[in-house]
Amino acid sequence: MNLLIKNVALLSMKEEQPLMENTNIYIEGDTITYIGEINPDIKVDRVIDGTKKIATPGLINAHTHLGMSLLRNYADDVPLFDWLSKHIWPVESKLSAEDVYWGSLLSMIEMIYSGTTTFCDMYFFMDEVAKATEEVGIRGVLTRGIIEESDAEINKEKLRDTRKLYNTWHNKADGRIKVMVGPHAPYTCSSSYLKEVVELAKELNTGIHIHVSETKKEVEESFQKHGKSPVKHLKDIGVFDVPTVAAHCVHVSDEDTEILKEMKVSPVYNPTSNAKLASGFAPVDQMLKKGINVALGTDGPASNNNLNMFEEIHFAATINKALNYDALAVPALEALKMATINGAKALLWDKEIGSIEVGKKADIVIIDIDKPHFYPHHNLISALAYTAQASDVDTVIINGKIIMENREIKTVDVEKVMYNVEKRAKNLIQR
Ligand SMILES: N[C@@H](CCSC[C@H]1O[C@@H](n2cnc3c(=O)[nH]cnc32)[C@H](O)[C@@H]1O)C(=O)O
Ligand SMILES: [Zn+2]
Repeated sequence: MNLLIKNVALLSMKEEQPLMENTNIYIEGDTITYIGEINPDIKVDRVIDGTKKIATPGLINAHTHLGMSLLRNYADDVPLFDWLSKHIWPVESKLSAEDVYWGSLLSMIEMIYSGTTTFCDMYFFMDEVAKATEEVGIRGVLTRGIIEESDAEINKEKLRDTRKLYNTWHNKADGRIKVMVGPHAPYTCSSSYLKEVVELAKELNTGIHIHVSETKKEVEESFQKHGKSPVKHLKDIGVFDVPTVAAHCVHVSDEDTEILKEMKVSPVYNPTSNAKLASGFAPVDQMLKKGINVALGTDGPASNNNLNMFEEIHFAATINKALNYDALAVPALEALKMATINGAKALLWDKEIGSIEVGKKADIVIIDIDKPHFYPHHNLISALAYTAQASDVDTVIINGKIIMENREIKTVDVEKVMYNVEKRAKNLIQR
């Protein structure tokens, strides 16, 4: 299908000239082929009128746990370790593969409605997440979350599970699926097990997705156990020798951020989850100023409790100003870069996605700005960081395919998914 998005404002997120007024975007198959004046020589099957709309790169949620939508609003107002150990992990042990399939579908629907076209997921029963990704038409990095257990055979099984996931799904679904290795955290995986994980990531020539330095308690316990911070510990055992997506990085020292920079680690900032679980505030402004590639995420829908990346952008661009008493901290464009091109770099996908440029994949979100809260149309970059709501997302194109148009999702029965998840979640809590 060849598409033309006509007469649209374009926030390309290209380094030079990130914003263009009233331009035209041509898409041939899954690729953006031309941006500029109307070109009658290019064959077009469908025209999308972009008048009074902005086209932006699809948002990239670089850290989440999609299957947890079944546990949304189930356990709140508790700190992380109680939340995990007393509430979440006991119920998760009862989740079935079908539960994860339907829960992931619901999360993908929510992401599309709010302009997210790529996610990085860490969960289990990941074949189900892969199937849902393929069906919905979204793009994702899938990592089988791995928490080490006392049984060595089970631990080997989890690594085999990851290798099988990679061999079955990496680059599948028209190239919309990638697989990375997902050790849960340095406090749930021993050093020797993490070394096995690193070997597996090197064997598969892929990245690692891991929670790092989320809470003060985690860091204190790392010093007690290893005599060093989680960041230093992970560096010393070789985890950062592999491209690493490091979720959180909240309690990181100056020495830690030097390591993150030196090892080209991509921290993922999850501001709402960090606030809600009372984890704290990551030193994002400091990391950005050091040139560290900071991406943005929601964490799971049970510790946020939504997957709305516009909220995370808004939070990222405002809270760090207050934290540092610096109105210049994390300006609008930086926050938008975190949610687009930085996320693409973190997921090793920036040659194909993260900005709207000729030759890149057509992952494009069209936002309706003909609404009171967008007037007057002064600075559209500010508008996207400080004004836009998820409900302003009108049309979502992923890999050149229209997945949602006029807020109607075309690839999945939304009502059926919502009511199936409701039934499953109620059953899960009772069993
Ligand atoms: N327990 C499974 C896989 C774990 S997947 C990822 C895990 O991360 C957990 N999780 C969700 N949010 C957070 C967070 O903010 N910090 C740490 N873990 C989290 C989530 O509940 C889930 O148990 C196994 O090893 O087979
Ligand atoms: Zn997480």
